[in-house]
Amino acid sequence: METAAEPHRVQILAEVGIANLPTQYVQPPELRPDLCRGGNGGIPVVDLGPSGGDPVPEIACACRDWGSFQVVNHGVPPRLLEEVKAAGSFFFRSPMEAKLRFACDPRSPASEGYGSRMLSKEDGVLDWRDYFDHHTLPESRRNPSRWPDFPGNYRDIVVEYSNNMKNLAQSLLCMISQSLGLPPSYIEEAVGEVYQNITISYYPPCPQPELALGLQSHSDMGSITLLIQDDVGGLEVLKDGEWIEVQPLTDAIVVILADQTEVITNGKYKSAVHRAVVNNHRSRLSVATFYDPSKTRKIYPAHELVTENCPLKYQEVLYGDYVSSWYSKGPDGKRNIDALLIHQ
Ligand SMILES: O=C(O)CCC(=O)C(=O)O
Ligand SMILES: [Fe+2]
Repeated sequence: METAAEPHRVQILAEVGIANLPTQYVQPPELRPDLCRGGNGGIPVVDLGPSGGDPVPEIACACRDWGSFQVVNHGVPPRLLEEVKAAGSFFFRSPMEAKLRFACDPRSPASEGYGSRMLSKEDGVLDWRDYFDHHTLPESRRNPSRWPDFPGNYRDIVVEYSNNMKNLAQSLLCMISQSLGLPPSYIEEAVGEVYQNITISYYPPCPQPELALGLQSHSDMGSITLLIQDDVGGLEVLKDGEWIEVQPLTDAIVVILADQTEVITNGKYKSAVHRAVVNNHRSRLSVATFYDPSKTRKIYPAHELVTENCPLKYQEVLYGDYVSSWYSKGPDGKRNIDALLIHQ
């Protein structure tokens, strides 16, 4: 019998070749994915390179209408994107005893290491996912000896990737601030010292993918998330009540606005509700880099964006309180940010 202290690794269930999905992974009918839906449109793609024109107006539309977009020609070496995905695949394909040396503490939420369930509560449907969470910034939290050492360059790759993702997130936050008529450093300063985590998610083939989710519907808690995925596909973003697949695009990075950016922009920009679906024939890997405030930071809407036509929409929140409530309630397909809404 599974307990929170000793979760099953989804990968083991997949590898023993079970024919039926265990009941803890079966989603209620209204939350099950529609795997027959064809690709339709997809989130905007913004070219950040010199020949792409001014990206700021495109970023403004994407943030307002989707809360998510992909960037290409972003300056992060494609070699590094491949290396981080290859290091993650190498880890997950390694023997279980080797992986378990880096197991996270399943009793404490958001603990670093190899895990399989994100929430500490016992009830609730489980995600068809294993993951490895790295604490990467500020440097005082970064302890590479807690990360895998196989392949041999794993730790160096994660450090290089962390630094590149920090720079890209900051330049995106500058453009997002500018797109609202705010000073370029506005959102970065509102967030304060960056807390960065990098989560590599591994979604093994699932015996009944039509009944399960790799990761249930949620919006990210912090400020901005940068995600890369392999060519399997499975990330979906909710737009106007419809789930839209984020098509895997070679060398692109997916940008997902998170809840604190919605608060800071007084709701002008929305955090994107997203989820991951799974399939029955190929494992999938993604790498999400979260750019979050410190737990002691107070987050509130920019005064410049509160006007007579656009009254104050969200209460001030201490980021640590927001995180605690997220972990106690869970994503539940419902947006935790709604608890901060000021009812007019
Ligand atoms: O694997 C994915 O595509 C989604 C990952 C994600 O949303 C997360 O880790 O918060
Ligand atoms: Fe997410």
